[in-house]
Amino acid sequence: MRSMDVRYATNPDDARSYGTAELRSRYLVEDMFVPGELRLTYSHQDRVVLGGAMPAERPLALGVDDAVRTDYFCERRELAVFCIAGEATVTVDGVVHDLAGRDLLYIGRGSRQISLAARAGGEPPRLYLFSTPAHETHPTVLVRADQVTPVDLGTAEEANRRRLRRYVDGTLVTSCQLMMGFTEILPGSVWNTMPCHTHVRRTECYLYFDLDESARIVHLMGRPTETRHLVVANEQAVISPSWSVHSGVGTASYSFVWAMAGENYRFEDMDHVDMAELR
Ligand SMILES: O=C(O)C(=O)C[C@H](O)C(=O)CO
Ligand SMILES: [Zn+2]
Repeated sequence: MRSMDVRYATNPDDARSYGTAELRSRYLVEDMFVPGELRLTYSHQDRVVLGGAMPAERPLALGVDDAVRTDYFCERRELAVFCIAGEATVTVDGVVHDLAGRDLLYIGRGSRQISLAARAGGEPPRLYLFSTPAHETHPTVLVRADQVTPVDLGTAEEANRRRLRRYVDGTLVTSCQLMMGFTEILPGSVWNTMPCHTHVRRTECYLYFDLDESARIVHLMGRPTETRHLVVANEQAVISPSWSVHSGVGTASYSFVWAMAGENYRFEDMDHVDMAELR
């Protein structure tokens, strides 16, 4: 693993003066998926780590980094690996887990050796990694895509019909603070998470995927009364600090992995924003 890209925490009073390049350098994570590489970003927002791995000929080992400075990556952390595409083998302390598209492996604190590999003879899979500090150990669990019960949200009239799947929220998997799942925008709709919300108790990251290469997401962030936007391409992620809305509109269909960490462990804990409040 090359060393992590470190992003310091920011505050909303400063963020209002950021221009496009600074906004992107602080909150947008690009170039995550490169064949044969594991690329991680360390954010000081709730100390989340996010990144992409595309193991090719050789397995990729999750090593340590000065940003964490522990004897091994999961010494004081939990980790989730979500398979966006392809087929992968994730080995955790000698136990082999086979992941196909949309499967997620939760890896508990204290797991020492973690390696990510392509399935024999297969194309490099695209694996999204999200990790948060952990105060206790929960068992490592593989969640298959078909084990998760989807929930449909939105209406065609509001162009926000979407299907949300909660993989790690204390139901199928219990974790310390990590919560994760993915949402699929249904045909004809374009908006995610609109009406929008904040949750000052948690940081949230979105990884957009399954978006056509020529299409874009206009992702809204910032305080509800002072929004800014990021133009996001396929397989790029956005770090949303606790004070920021996180909502997007696509020029074509897409899905996104959402992942959170912070003060409480309640998915429903959101401060909903009235449309009339948005600026
Ligand atoms: O489409 C949605 O709405 C979401 O996926 C919302 C995210 O899960 C979220 O922001 C949870 O706090
Ligand atoms: Zn949210």
